[in-house]
Amino acid sequence: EHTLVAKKLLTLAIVNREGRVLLGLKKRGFGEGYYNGFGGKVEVGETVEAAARRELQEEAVIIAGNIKKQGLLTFHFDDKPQPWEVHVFNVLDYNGEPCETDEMSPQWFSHDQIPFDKMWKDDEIWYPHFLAGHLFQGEFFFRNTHHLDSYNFDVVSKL
Ligand SMILES: Cc1cc(-c2ccco2)c2oc(N)nc2c1
Repeated sequence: EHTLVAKKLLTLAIVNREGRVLLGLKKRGFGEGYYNGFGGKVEVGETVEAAARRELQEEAVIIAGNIKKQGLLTFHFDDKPQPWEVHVFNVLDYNGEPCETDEMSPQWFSHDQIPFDKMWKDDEIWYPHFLAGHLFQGEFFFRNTHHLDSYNFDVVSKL
């Protein structure tokens, strides 16, 4: 019997413009102290894209314009029964100025100075493909929050 376990849906929005990415330093909660794109949970009745736009506005106070869905990342944890399914968006343009919120402290990084040592361990695997505009899928197995045990990763032709 193939029981279907619903995955926890999350979004991740990374602004990628003129050779730089906008990342946020997480100030509290899950992933505190890590730089990451902006994102969070998809609410009931909300599309993934709407959630990505909402989270970007909540966490960085900017309004996404054109966004491109580029990645699908599934995270498994040995101490959580439910896998996380993270939809990764490239924010091609936006309105407003990024500013600090309770959650996040935004900062621009040039593509060759991305602070991978202060980011989730999966990022160094897929960021080069994200920056190159590739579509990708990945499955990552975390032993605990800070240790990546194993992964599968592919560039794909469509998501
Ligand atoms: C386990 C995990 C979760 C997330 C996440 C939380 C909210 C949005 O994404 C990650 O993001 C990145 N880059 N690696 C991640 C690993």
